[in-house]
Amino acid sequence: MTRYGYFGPSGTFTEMALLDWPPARDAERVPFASVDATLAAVRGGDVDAAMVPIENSVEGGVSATLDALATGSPLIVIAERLVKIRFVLAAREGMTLEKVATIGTHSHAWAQVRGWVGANLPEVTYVPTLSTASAATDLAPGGEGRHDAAICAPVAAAQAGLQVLADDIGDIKRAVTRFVLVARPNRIPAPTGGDKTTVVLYQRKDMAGGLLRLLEQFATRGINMTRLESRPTKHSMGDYCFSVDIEGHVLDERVGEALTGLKRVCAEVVFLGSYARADNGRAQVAPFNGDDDFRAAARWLDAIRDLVQ
Ligand SMILES: O=C(O)C(=O)Cc1ccccc1
Repeated sequence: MTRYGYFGPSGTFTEMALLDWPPARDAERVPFASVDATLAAVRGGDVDAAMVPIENSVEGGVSATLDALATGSPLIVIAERLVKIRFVLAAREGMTLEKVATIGTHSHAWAQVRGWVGANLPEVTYVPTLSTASAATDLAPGGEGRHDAAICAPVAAAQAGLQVLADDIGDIKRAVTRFVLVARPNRIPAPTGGDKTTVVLYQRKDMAGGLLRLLEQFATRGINMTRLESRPTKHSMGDYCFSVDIEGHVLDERVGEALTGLKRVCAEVVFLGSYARADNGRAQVAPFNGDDDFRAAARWLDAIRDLVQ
């Protein structure tokens, strides 16, 4: 039976993303305390696949995930999930809003409630925790109670037996986080027509227009990009790699051509998977860039080359 890992403990938004992946509902689900530990468990074979957060509509990329995927033994994304994020402020029985002096939560959650906290609890001190759910379990019976209140998902507050002091406190009400299911690279999901492909690109050397040289590989093949992030390579100051999501599947002709183009012009291309997009959208394909266009052009060239003695 497939074992699924996730960034836990139970009650994290990541667990919600995993439960939204039907094959995981009746399978064994194993929580890990950090993104690094979750991905290490996939790499080491302790679990077959695992869910981790990658991108938030308010706070942007999750660096821990982007960096851990870009380096180390190869992993690929096999699915993605979008989860609507709703935060509550929860505390033990007896605590009131006026008495809250310290709040524990995950750094990404804190970044999304700063406005509410500034307006309602301006004197409060932030206590970083490994996840939103661990901030809640810290307040459960037997927990160490290192902060007065936790910011977490409603389900995490309920599981820890906490009372909700304030509901729906996110600064942006329609916040969504994108999660990815990653596995060792033994098979890539078949194309669905609504797919995304993720790659990390390392330039050959930093030069004027270097990024443009990478991006034109997509532009000239009519490929739409859905995410572009630069991350430090950590080798030296100012040395960056680019984490990119594009529309399309590695089997699509235009994507294959772009990837071979990138392979030629980049120092390194890390392929991080082709997978069905969670929003059921179809890929935008610019005119003259469909599979048939590429194949017809290739047949034309082959016919000419066949004449060569
Ligand atoms: O801590 C959690 O619950 C997570 O899954 C990470 C996270 C934190 C804040 C918003 C979305 C995901």
